[in-house]
Amino acid sequence: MASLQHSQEIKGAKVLMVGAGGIGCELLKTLALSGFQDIHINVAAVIGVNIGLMGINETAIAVVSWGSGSDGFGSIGFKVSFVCEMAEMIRSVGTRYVMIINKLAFVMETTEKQGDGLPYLEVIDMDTIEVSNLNRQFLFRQSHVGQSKAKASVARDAVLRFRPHISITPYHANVKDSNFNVNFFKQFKVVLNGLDNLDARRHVNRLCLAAEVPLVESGTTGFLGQVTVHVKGKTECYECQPKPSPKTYPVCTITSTPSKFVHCIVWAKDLLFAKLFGDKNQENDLNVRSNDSCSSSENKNNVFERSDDEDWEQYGRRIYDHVFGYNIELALSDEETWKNRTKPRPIYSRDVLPDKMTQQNGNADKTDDLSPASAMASLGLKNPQDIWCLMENTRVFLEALKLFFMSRKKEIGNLSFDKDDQLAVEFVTAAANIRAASFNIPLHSLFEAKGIAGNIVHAVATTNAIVAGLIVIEAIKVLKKDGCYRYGSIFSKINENWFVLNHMQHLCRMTYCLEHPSKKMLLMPVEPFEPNKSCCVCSQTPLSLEINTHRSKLRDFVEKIVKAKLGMNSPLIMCGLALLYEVGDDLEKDMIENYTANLEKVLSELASPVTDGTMLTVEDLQQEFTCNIYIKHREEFDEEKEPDEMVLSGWTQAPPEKKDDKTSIGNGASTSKSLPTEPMDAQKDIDVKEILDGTASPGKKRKLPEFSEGCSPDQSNDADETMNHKKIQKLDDDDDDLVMLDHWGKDTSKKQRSQ
Ligand SMILES: Nc1ncnc2c1ncn2[C@@H]1O[C@H](COP(=O)(O)OP(=O)(O)OP(=O)(O)O)[C@@H](O)[C@H]1O
Ligand SMILES: [Zn+2]
Repeated sequence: MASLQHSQEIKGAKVLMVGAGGIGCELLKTLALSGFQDIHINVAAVIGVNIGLMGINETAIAVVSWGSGSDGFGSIGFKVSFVCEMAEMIRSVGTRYVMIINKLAFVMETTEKQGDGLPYLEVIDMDTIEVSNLNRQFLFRQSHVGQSKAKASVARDAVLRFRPHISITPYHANVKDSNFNVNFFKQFKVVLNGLDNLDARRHVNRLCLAAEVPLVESGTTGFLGQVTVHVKGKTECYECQPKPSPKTYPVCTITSTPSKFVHCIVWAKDLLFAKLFGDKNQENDLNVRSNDSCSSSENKNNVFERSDDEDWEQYGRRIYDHVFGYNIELALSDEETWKNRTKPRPIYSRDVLPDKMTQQNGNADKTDDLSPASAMASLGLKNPQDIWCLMENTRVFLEALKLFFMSRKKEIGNLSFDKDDQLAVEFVTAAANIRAASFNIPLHSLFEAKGIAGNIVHAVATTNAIVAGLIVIEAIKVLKKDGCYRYGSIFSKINENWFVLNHMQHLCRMTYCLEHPSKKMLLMPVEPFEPNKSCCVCSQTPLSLEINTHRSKLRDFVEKIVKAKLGMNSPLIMCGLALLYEVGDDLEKDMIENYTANLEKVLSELASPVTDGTMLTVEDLQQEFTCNIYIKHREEFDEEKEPDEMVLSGWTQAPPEKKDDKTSIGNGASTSKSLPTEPMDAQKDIDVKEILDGTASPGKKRKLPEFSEGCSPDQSNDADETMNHKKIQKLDDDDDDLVMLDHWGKDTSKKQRSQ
């Protein structure tokens, strides 16, 4: 076993962890147990720790949970393995865990002295513990669920029970709060991210750059995960490469020609659910169809309004018949559309569920007021994994609609789909299935539909554990940057299929996992990329913005560019020396009035006009991030492709790809280095050489479906492809590709509200 002594560089290192969720909990546990020892803090140890702590056996691998987990924003994803491979691994090396756990236990005993070189950990997390966290965030228990205690402090208390002398300072806060400024970040030797959204990741990246503190970034999505290291001036920053665009679908695919279940889900939640239960005044593409209505029996403006003489049952059936029957008939009348497509069939409620069966449809009136309304409960449907038949979907649809209006009346008009809202999920599942039946698309269970609707990739505890182990390995290397690289390589063979490969003689690396254990490797270190010279965040390269300066207001610029695209929190905008806009707590009243008035002015009509050729300076004081934007006036924009009427360029453009370099990877595309066809420096290491004998290329990059624009069929992408296990396996069967992840748009509003 390697030395039990802390090296000089690591002794008492002050470490900041951001996020105490899936990865964060594993990380805290690993850091606390290892005390940053340069021993076998590797995958085996981490998994062993997991299993040991939990007292769970090989079924640990079955810990696949609800919850979106982390989103893979850490840049690029890679496949770790499948359940069976992992289960096999755990079975075959079970006893070694005990050994490793024993080693760790031994380490714990010998180093268990206050302040004896253990790292000082500070943990920031803004969330409280939810039931859905329990199956993979092992520091939390049922009793912790609720709003009273925050994740960071519960995690701390749990760790202190088995590591009493370690110093952990928890913060129940948003890392974007102003007190976590550059000075705060400067106290740390390394920052470790266990976050789940792009916004927070970008923010931390900027603060780390400004404070010149190395950042170890990570992400997992199901069986995929990655760890990357970002050191100012030496490696690329988290934002050096563009991130994939959010998944969208052409409007006409959703409203008229769905071909996949995900299209039906999007229709059900973003159109029908929004129309019935959301803001009535909002533009909604369901109107495209509904307003075409010329049926004499239907008042075309009021299709979705209930008339006074209708009961909820009648109302529900009328909506049903309108959207699944009448609208489909209307669509069928456009013969051109169906020339090369399978025609949908109109579905009317009476054909599926005769009127006389209505009375049997649920017992909403008898529902216990204290329990949250559930159509499944009132219909006696128990298993969320069952695929309901058309009649059951119809019953759920009508029952859920009735329950919304009867027991959640106050919320009607303000609702938007929430994956944690059982009744909403029931309604959307049923509606999507009825539409799917109409379009000859296979139906799905509520469990699957919830996954697709909520953009959920089932989190795998073991992937988090592996990634946490890799974070610690990288953090050790970062901390030892001035020391001698005396480790050589650490190589652990876990079993025939599983290997952990690590080269400690390099400062830091990105680590990838390969999908198949072919060539005896699953985890693979890769030399980090150099900073992207055109990155506006770490290289301060100016950007250019095409915008109609006679039409766009300063507000549009602030919302769509400064906040959404540049991720600034507290922006300050200058045109030459004139201050156009500023955010801050200490502003005087007349300044606030002036800025508010400016927001409503079109750019060219500001006191300091912003016109073609103007250079704007945008600054975020908290992030210490400044960016110059060169304005180019443009008259017209493509409505479909450029709906914002603004085109920002310069930074998000990936550098030109080398012609002969098809394997480049990174946060979307490589800046300077490509994924090597062999692990770095394999030949330098004897252990590695032995194992790598015959190692082949780790595989080429799999390009994910592009951002979907326009209206031609089959342009939509496969959001659902990664959402369920069946589909994951389908991908896996293909080859040894690396797979890039793109999980955008994780809704953080829930978290912000819970503060
Ligand atoms: N701006 C932020 N400041 C502090 N903590 C944040 C911020 N954004 C996200 N986090 C934290 O990062 C953690 C991410 O953990 P994880 O990916 O496991 O998600 P989760 O919210 O715990 O579970 P799930 O979303 O899967 O239900 C969460 O605990 C979340 O509170
Ligand atoms: Zn950068």
